[in-house]
Amino acid sequence: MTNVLEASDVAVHYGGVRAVDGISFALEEGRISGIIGPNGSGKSTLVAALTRLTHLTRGELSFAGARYESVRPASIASMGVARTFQTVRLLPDLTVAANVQLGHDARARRDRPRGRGLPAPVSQALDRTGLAEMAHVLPSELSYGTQRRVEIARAIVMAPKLLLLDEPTAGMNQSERRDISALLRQLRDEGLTQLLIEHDVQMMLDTCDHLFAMAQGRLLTEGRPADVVADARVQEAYLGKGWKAHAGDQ
Ligand SMILES: Nc1ncnc2c1ncn2[C@@H]1O[C@H](COP(=O)(O)OP(=O)(O)OP(=O)(O)O)[C@@H](O)[C@H]1O
Repeated sequence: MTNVLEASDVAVHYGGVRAVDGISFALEEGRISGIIGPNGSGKSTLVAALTRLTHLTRGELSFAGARYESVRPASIASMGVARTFQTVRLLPDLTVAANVQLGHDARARRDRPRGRGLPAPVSQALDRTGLAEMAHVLPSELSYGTQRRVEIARAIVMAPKLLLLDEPTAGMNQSERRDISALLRQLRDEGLTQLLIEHDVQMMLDTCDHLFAMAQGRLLTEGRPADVVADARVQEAYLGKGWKAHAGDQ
């Protein structure tokens, strides 16, 4: 098995706050890894560290075998890491296809001549995410769940080695969540390695191949999703109520 990303003793301290406090883990190629943990456990800070948006207090990061903890955030995409954000970030005046093309153009060489019609990778990304028939509508005409789908299309058009999804189903109903879960598993089956951050533990059980559980900036345990959520330390971290009390939390 090959590891796409490895983190070793990563810490991010904000003054006296140990948001992430010495985490080591690896993301295996071709699977969906997930991070769960109660509010404030350090998930977002860890993602910011992995994408170089926050300074590491200590630790090492490597991607595809090369160290990258000194790389600028702007270089992350060209390394092969694409991401979606906690809130939808689509350009409202551009069609679905044009929004997805932004991801393509970010990766393509600027001096490449533009042909007519959509570049093949854009059409493929729209097909893979079930958006082909909505290519020419504006985001405002789409449901929230479908807008999220457009963001995923914009990320995968970059042909990333790793797709990082930060709460992709926040604000969605159960049926939209099931759709996104199915899409992520389909992309995994096509070979796309993913790291998923979500509050909805049931969604994580349904979607992930491997889970990491965090609490208070540390990794509590990792392993098969069902084993991780059954772990007494994980149950305890969710204030003793068990994760079901938090299912669907935003
Ligand atoms: N810029 C910052 N300055 C100071 N403290 C911060 C900063 N960012 C995060 N923290 C603190 O670090 C800890 C971890 O926060 P983080 O947002 O990473 O947790 P989280 O698991 O993503 O939480 P949530 O599930 O609510 O999004 C919290 O105590 C938070 O208040």
